[in-house]
Amino acid sequence: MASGTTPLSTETKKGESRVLVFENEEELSESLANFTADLSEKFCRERGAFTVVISGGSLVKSLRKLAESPYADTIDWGKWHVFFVDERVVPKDHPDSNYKLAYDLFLSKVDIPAGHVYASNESLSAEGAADDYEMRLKHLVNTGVIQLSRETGFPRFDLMLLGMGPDGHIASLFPGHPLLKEEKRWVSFTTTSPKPPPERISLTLPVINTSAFVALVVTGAGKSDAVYQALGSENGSSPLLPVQMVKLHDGYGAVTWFTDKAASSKLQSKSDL
Ligand SMILES: O=C1O[C@H](COP(=O)(O)O)[C@@H](O)[C@H](O)[C@H]1O
Repeated sequence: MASGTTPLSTETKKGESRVLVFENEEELSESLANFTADLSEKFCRERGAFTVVISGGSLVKSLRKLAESPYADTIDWGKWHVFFVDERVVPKDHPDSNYKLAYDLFLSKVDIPAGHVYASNESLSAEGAADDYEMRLKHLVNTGVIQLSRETGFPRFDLMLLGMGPDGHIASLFPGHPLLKEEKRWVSFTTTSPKPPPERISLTLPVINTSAFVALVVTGAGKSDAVYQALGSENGSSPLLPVQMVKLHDGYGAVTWFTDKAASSKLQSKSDL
């Protein structure tokens, strides 16, 4: 990783996840920019493209440093391809749209070609939008933009930048929801999301778990219970949260958690990290 803000602690949890704890969201955001810029450099050099999947929600604000110096001027934005891990079935200019949030806070500030930003088709139903997004991903696999994992048969995105809800959900995969059990589709849909709006499309767990790299970006005290359940020492007995189901099949590296002090406040003892 290039030089950047130093986390308060860096621990590898059970050999699987790297957990970085930062003093505050500002320092986290700087380190996330470094991490992303380094992976961008690696993938652009190695394969001439960088496929990045982003979530909506609080994650998007934490991308802001990428649109500032030195990253804004040094990243090879022309080679970026940006996808959405989930989308709400609303028009692209609706306040609930993940695309709108990403466009307003990040995409409009950097030089990614418009044709490399893959938003869902707002004119379709939830089911139609999921089918359409999956078909477009398959086309991009056929043209070599997205890699395919021979091991899993699912697309292998270079980096997923994901948030987590206070209930431990990731993308539009909520605790106890049937979408979590999807094993075949690349993109699935729901009309019963417990968090409004109810109609959404989402990349599925097997796709998330086929990624080369995943960053879980979790900030604020409201997430501290879920962080504790996911990473704390007493997390054995309850049903797994969706975020705990993120386990990379054949990633080059571990899942990296970017947390601030508030989100990790319940991981008090050294053994919890
Ligand atoms: O509904 C959603 O929520 C999650 C978490 O959002 P946050 O604001 O609590 O970080 C988000 O990652 C997802 O993309 C979004 O559709």
